[in-house]
Amino acid sequence: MAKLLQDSCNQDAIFSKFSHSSPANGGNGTHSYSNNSSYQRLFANVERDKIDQEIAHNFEIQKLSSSSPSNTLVLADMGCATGPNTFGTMQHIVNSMKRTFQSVCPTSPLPEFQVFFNDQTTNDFNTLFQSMPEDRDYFAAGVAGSFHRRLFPTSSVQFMHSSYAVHWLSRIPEEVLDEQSPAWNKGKIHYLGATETVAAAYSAQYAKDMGNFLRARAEELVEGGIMVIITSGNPDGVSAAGLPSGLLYNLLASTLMDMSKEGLVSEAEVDSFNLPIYITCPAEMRQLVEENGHFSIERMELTAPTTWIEGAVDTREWIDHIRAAMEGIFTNHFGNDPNIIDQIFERVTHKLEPYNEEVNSKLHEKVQLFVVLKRI
Ligand SMILES: C[S@@+](CC[C@H](N)C(=O)[O-])C[C@H]1O[C@@H](n2cnc3c(N)ncnc32)[C@H](O)[C@@H]1O
Repeated sequence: MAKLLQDSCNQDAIFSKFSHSSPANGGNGTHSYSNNSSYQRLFANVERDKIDQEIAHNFEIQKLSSSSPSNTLVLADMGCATGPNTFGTMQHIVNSMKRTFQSVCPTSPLPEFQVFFNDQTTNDFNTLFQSMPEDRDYFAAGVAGSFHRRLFPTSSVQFMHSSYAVHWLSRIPEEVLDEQSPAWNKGKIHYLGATETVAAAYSAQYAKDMGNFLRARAEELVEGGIMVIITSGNPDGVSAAGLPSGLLYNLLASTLMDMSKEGLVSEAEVDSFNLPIYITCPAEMRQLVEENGHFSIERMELTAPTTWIEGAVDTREWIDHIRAAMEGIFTNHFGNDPNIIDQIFERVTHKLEPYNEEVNSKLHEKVQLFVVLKRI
């Protein structure tokens, strides 16, 4: 036990030194995640029927609930932010489990449900708890800490969910920030559109992070437990540079360079700024899961998350969503002078406007990876 606690403290020290620790914007204000996250909600909702199918046909609900002494099923949402998306998703999963349970064992009492909401310690958990639906039919608790490490006791969770969270890297790869390294990413803020060396450094960091994530979840999930991951994805062997996110990151880089020429931010600050975001592909995810060895891959597919969009995406609304999810990365690096931060997002909105048609022509690309893993 002492060793476990010591390891956990060492991990805390390591994570606090390097973690990007920039949660989605808290509160309920203009730039809050709670008011600017309908895209992520609608993206994830595209997968709801598939989640229902997995619960109905793949989740051994009777066995899993009866093996718990209190007839309780434990669920967790990893990287939940402040809501409301997490509430809709977790209630949907609970409802789906109840339906399945009633059809499998109609005469048995329903299990109780406990839902853990996880995010980084700096997440606005006050807003999360204050906005929690009163009519929920599960017990709720928050779990603060990085999902790249252990967060739950051994074999204590039956169902894990994570949407639009595991694409966040725990840190920017060291070599990308090192002026002496061939992977130094001067003039860019991401691997998309950068050199292959930079892309390789990001990919290696993602492998470390997903390795840690899968190792921790493998210990926490019971045998037969299911984990659903929804994340940004890209077809095997195709670069995401030509997709709207690639365009956005390039225009953000050119915005920052404009601002450094005008003396609003320093060139050194721009050179050392990179986005800790990684877009995986099915082959890479498969390899990482196989290396872990504790999960069977029940489903892994790319889907088009924007089938619900009728007409065109509005550039300002898109950037408002990006800002609500990413602003912390910018304030951590450039400081929280609202003038500078407002200018970054205002300028990039203007830079993107001429590309509106191009962005909209790519809306129905398959850029969402849906993964269902089962603990074996
Ligand atoms: C874009 S939000 C997605 C929130 C929600 N899942 C949804 O679909 O609307 C990404 C969330 O992942 C969280 N996150 C990123 N890295 C994390 C980590 N290492 N541990 C826990 N949460 C993390 C962020 O703090 C942020 O709140």
